[in-house]
Amino acid sequence: MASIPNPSIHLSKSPKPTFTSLQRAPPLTICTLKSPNSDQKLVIHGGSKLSGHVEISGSKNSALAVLAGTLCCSGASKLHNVPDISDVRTMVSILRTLGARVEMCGGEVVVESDGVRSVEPCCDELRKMRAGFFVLGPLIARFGEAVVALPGGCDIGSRPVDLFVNGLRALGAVVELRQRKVEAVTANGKGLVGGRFHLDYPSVGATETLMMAASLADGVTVLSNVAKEPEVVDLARFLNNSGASVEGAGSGTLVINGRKRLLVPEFIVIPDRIEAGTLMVAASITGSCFSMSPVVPSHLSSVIDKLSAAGCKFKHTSFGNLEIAAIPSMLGGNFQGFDVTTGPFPTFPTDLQPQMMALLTICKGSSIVKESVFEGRMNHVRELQKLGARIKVCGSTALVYGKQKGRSLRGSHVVASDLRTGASLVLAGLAAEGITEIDGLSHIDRGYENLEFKLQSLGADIRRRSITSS
Ligand SMILES: CC(=O)N[C@H]1[C@@H](OP(=O)(O)OP(=O)(O)OC[C@H]2O[C@@H](n3ccc(=O)[nH]c3=O)[C@H](O)[C@@H]2O)O[C@H](CO)[C@@H](O)[C@@H]1O
Ligand SMILES: C=C(OP(=O)(O)O)C(=O)O
Repeated sequence: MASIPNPSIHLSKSPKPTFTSLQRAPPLTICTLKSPNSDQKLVIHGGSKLSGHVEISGSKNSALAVLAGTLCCSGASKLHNVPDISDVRTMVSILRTLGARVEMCGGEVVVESDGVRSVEPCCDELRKMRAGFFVLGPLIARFGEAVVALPGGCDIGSRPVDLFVNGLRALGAVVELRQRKVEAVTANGKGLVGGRFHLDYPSVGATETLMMAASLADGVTVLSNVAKEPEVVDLARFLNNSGASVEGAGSGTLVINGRKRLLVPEFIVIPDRIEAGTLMVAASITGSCFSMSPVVPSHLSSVIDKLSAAGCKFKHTSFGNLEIAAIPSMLGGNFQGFDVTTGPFPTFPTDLQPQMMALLTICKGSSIVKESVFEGRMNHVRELQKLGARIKVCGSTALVYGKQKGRSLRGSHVVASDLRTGASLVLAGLAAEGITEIDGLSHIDRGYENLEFKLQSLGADIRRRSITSS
């Protein structure tokens, strides 16, 4: 890799801008280096009631896509409300190995990608998560070539990349898969050209990758059947702030007018709806009442609808501040079970399915959970069963038998094999009788910023311990 020019990048000491749609400043986090988590476990003494207030971090999936998007921009992009999670650190490492200069501290990240000289990100980093693959779009658009290894990410299904490949071909790239790497070049070394592409499925990652690529293509691109997730809308907002022309974000069709270059934006990442949803389930499963902010309720309407129907009460106490009261005694016992089918936004998010299943194990009556996004997202079932849950799985559908008279979840030793399985087990542990020990924290740390501290601050008895110390 060629040497990197050295424009100094400084994190400004000026006050952070407000998150426009919420009119409040994002939380300030302290710059910390976490200790390795492979030899750690979470120990939860279940049964505590939760109360108080909790801050929601910036969205993992939005921050990761926007970090990839900084490769489209000249100059220094300044991002706020970026969560301090291991996936973000992996993405920062990917950008650095490409030649970008990145500084991160306290939720602020500054990326300056003018010095990027490599078009092949580090395979080891790519294997740690899914979003690293999204750099394929900016790299091919900006440099006319890219070599990107197939990504990792949660082991929840086959997760092919055909839509990325075919979409880039529709923009004029020649794309081949060789030795588990996607190799893309543009014809005659020229850039991408605008084109039309219909996604067979509204894939979030493919939509984001193609949106970034098309923003630097020559001419107009029309992408149909695209993902409508809030994180896709956030990436479009980032690109438009940088001078791109992306129209239609949040609808099923994107019209993108390519630009020669995009310039240094300053940007605030949206709050993490999956973290907020996880904490809503924490309130429900412990029969508690607490508030959280910032939350964008429209990002969570399918979740709020389900929990409301089960008996939870939601109140907006101030702008961006949401209170959840989940006190089953008001309903004469436990919450009523309900069915869940996951799907693309605005349908119920797959990233909250395992957490919701934990709640359903203590609800009244049986519930059916259909996982329609990822064919293999049932890893949590076996671990929930170890805690005493009664669940039967057939393919991607689970029948969850609710709480039986006199039987509740009971603490045990369980393992998080993916991110949301980990969250589901934490929630089940909060409700279980006795002690739950959870291994596999590296998965939880990929996507939750300080989850145990946030739960502790609400009154949960949850501690991170070294495995060797027990
Ligand atoms: C980093 C990131 O943002 N991750 C999120 C993103 O993952 P990700 O972008 O991987 O999810 P997709 O929306 O692409 O996947 C949805 C479905 O589309 C399929 N598919 C996808 C691409 C492709 O080329 N071909 C294909 O068949 C997948 O196998 C899956 O069955 O959206 C998911 C769905 O909301 C979330 O669970 C993840 O948290
Ligand atoms: C599936 C997830 O992440 P990834 O796409 O990075 O595997 C998730 O956040 O639940």
